[in-house]
Amino acid sequence: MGVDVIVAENLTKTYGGRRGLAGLDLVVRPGEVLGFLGPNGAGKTTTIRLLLDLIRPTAGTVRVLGLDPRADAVALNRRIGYLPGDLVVDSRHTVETCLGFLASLRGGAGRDRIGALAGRLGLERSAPIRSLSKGNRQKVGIVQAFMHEPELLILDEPTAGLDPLVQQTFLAMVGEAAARGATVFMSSHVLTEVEAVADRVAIIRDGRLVALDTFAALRASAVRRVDLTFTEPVDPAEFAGLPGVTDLHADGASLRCHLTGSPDALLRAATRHTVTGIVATEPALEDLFHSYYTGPEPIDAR
Ligand SMILES: Nc1ncnc2c1ncn2[C@@H]1O[C@H](COP(=O)(O)OP(=O)(O)OP(=O)(O)O)[C@@H](O)[C@H]1O
Repeated sequence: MGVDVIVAENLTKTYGGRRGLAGLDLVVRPGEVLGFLGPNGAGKTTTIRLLLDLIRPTAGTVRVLGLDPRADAVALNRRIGYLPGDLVVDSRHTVETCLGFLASLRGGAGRDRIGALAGRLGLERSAPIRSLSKGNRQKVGIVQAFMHEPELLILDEPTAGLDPLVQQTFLAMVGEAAARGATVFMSSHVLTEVEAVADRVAIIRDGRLVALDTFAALRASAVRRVDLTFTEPVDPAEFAGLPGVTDLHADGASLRCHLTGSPDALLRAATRHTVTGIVATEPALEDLFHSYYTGPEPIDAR
């Protein structure tokens, strides 16, 4: 394992008196695809801008590829592919001229891949930028982020405005980048697309990290509903106080409860009887994330 690709410690940004980001601690490992989720105004774009030294932190530190984004901006520019939420380019030029210029800012790196990437995304290279739809402008941003095969891709809402077919192409490109060893940090509002490509997901809310884990672990830590049926009536007292078990209801030979974490203790208790049926209802992914978006405030009020 090489050096951690992004290390943010107590990263904080206030805009005047307004909170942008409130003490973010986050480590992104080499070669992982990290999905960065959160509701509007959570601080996703603020985080991304801090990683790139487009804005300066009020407090805390961040290192990217082992370097300081402020002191090492030029070196990092060649090693990072950045897709901003709002790509600003000279709209009088054609797609070709614009991408060629962006390549020249990186010493020409990636110029030879422009044609192939544009073709793959269905982007007309001779079109003037000003004539492009929102989705086609987004493709220009994607091409310039990927063309020099950077070690780190930082993508702010990359699929905004793309039609479903192009979204699939884009997700395949993320997969290929990860396969060649690149690290991908990508913000999104779309759970399913993040789930399709991300190794882990970070969820931020009100400028703070509220969860950071794999989808599987987040699901495992969620509350499931379990319905058990037996050949004969059971005494709910036998199940009360088992690890992770709450909201117990017994009705004759049926037992219903909520379960958090491992089902092991519950299953061991159940198999003291003859079990005739078990149904465990997983929370829908949307519900799971909704609980992170709207649940109680994080305890650590810095
Ligand atoms: N330049 C700015 N001046 C003042 N406040 C700002 C500025 N940029 C962001 N903010 C505030 O900081 C907070 C975080 O904004 P940010 O754009 O980082 O959120 P986000 O998670 O990217 O949201 P979205 O999903 O809507 O893009 C918001 O309350 C926003 O109003």
